[in-house]
Amino acid sequence: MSKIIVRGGRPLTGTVRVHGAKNSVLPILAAALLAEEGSCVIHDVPALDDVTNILQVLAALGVRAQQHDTRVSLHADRLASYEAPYELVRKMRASFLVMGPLLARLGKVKISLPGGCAIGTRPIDQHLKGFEAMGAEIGFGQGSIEARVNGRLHGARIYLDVASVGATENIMMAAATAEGTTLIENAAKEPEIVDLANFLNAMGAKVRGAGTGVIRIEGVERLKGVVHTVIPDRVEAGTYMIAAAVTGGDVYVEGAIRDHLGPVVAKLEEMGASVECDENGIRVSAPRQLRAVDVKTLPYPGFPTDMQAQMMALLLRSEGTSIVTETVFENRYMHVEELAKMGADIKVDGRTAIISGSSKLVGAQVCATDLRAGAALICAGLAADGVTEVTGVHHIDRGYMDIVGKLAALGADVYRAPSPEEVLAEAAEHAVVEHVTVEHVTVRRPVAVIEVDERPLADVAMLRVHPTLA
Ligand SMILES: CC(=O)N[C@H]1[C@@H](OP(=O)(O)OP(=O)(O)OC[C@H]2O[C@@H](n3ccc(=O)[nH]c3=O)[C@H](O)[C@@H]2O)O[C@H](CO)[C@@H](O)[C@@H]1O
Ligand SMILES: C=C(OP(=O)(O)O)C(=O)O
Repeated sequence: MSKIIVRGGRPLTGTVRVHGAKNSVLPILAAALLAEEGSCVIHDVPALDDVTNILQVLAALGVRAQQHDTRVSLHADRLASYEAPYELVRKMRASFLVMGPLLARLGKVKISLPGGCAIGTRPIDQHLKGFEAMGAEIGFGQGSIEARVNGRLHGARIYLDVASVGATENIMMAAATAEGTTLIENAAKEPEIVDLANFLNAMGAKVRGAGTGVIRIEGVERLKGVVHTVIPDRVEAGTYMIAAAVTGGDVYVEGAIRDHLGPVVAKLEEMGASVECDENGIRVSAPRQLRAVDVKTLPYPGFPTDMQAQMMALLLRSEGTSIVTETVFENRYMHVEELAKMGADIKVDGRTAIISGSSKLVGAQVCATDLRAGAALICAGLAADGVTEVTGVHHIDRGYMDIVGKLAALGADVYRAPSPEEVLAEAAEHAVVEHVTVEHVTVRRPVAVIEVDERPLADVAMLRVHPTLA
């Protein structure tokens, strides 16, 4: 397992650029399944494990994709399968977003129940309710769902019991080529919904009202491929804004959009940070001591649940007591126990957490239990005395592209200690063999000692590497 090692105490300064939004790019890549002709070219696609995962799901369905840096081209004119493989879908919640497009395109879909961050039960009843209202028949069996429709899906009026982001997106995609008009009431209003609607409209769909509580989709016959640039990631931007504030630093977050970050900006200002916004980004600078504030997570445009953990790390550095209320997910306080290992004084009672500010944070060995918990632990580590070692880095890799490189460029004392497996893979790829004996192969870049058990170097992936590597 690799680790992120942070030595706290350095104020961050400089400029950091945010990547395309994870939560936009995932539904947009799924929507590319709807393009019956032409190719979709998506720009600013971040190199994230979640992106790799959804591209693998699409490949299994027959989509041909090519990736060059942050540009991805997808050809979905011929689909090969209606089954989204279990081992891929279980890794990530957003892979469930292929259900709507597959139903619309092929009239049938088989998909397993989705996995993802352990932050609550995360049912999918609202997605299914929408598809049923549009004429799909849904069956369950052994952890998977099979849905079919005779002919085309038809338009329907669908009221969501909760303003679910994923259900709004899945239904919007299914409705894009349905017969007739679909109304989604109590729709989610997140900027990522608007980005998806813009993408679908460019493909030829007729989606109106995205970003409001009522979305109207007039179904069209066919959609075609288009070129689209994904919006910047507001959660990544917010994370660097918090990282700046928690270290008493001064950071310009290039690409951050003020309108997408209203509650984060408001709370930072209430705490006493200085926030300057222009059309290209947001600059945050903060004094060492900030004021305590209360925070309640809500669907957009409320305070984002995806920023709650990072905000909590910042509140630990404020003067006074803060109350955080998590209303979106019922189990999103897993980071509290880890922060406590660093000296945090936080009491959780149901959905409420009481945070004593001015906690003296000290470095510790902690584990990222989910994506944003990982970001919060890094933020806390930047402010702590001594060294913090964060494990569970695979969660962080789902949503932050090169977080270590970006923080280091801002002056943080941070690095990633690779796992023995990663060192081995790197060694196998780049190694120049210096010396081989029966017991040891010594290689350069990086220097590694590999146990050989008399096997040839070509079998290197089978061998064990000692973790104490230079
Ligand atoms: C890939 C992506 O975009 N992920 C985001 C998306 O997740 P996701 O789309 O999964 O989140 P939802 O908006 O669907 O979930 C919000 C709430 O609705 C509940 N619910 C959801 C669907 C359903 O059918 N029934 C139901 O009860 C959930 O349990 C949760 O309590 O929005 C969340 C809320 O802003 C963010 O934290 C995630 O980062
Ligand atoms: C919870 C998150 O993602 P997902 O819905 O993909 O699990 C997140 O981005 O914080």
